[in-house]
Amino acid sequence: MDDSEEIAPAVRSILDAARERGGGGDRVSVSPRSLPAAFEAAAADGRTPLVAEVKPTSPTADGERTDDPVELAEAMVEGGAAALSVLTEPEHFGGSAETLEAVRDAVDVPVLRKDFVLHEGQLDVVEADVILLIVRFLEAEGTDDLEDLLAAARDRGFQVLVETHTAAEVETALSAGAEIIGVNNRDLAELDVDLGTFETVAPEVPESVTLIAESGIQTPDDVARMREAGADALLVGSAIMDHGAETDVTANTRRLTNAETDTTTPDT
Ligand SMILES: O=C(O)c1ccccc1NCC(=O)[C@H](O)[C@H](O)COP(=O)(O)O
Repeated sequence: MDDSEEIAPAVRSILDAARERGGGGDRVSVSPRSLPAAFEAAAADGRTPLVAEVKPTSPTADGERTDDPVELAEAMVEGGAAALSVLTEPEHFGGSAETLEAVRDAVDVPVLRKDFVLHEGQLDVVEADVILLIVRFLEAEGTDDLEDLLAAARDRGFQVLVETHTAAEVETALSAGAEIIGVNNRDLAELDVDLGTFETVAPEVPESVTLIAESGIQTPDDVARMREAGADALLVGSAIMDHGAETDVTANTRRLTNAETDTTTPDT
């Protein structure tokens, strides 16, 4: 994504805010909880490996959930989530580093810091088990190079989820040495969601890489579709947070983690 590319105003605003956010203070050093091991443990237990996202709101959400994020996180783990994702972006997603810290203290599963990291200093904000780097955003002018950021994150102990949306971005991620790749079904230029994106892009990812299908997964049928297309795990926010209706987060999570074993749940 170079600066001349057409992108949704909300995403332009997210990028501008990320550019202005400074780094943290002291260099972070983390002993991470293994994400691939958490996925394997979930699968061995008969649960679909799922990263459930604590996402109070977003540019595409129907409203905002104001319940205690730690209680939401605990409810997701009770529903069988193998790992959690916590938004730390404050302006468009209602997140914070303090929320992530409190969630990570309260649970024993790996926690992904979901934010828009553009340069090395922004790694030094809070300890997390996994950090997100978005290939598309790191192609913008004035950002650090993906390969350099990946190395800087690993030096601090983070596992790194490298997010892609196209086959070309997967190629970039692999060349940079990514071992965990996400394919985002949400197009960050238009903000529309198409599960066909994962089906198209997944074959480009080698077996040795941990592959995560991200965004737009709503129903047990969607879970089955992404798993059939090769997802080792799924990242789900909106369908679990259910911003408009504020339904039971444990039940919303369980409906997806049980998708491949539960033949009684209607697909609604
Ligand atoms: O979710 C948004 O509205 C959004 C808007 C602009 C940039 C990024 C956005 N989301 C980031 C994500 O990657 C999702 O939160 C995550 O994949 C979960 O997606 P979903 O299950 O569709 O909430």
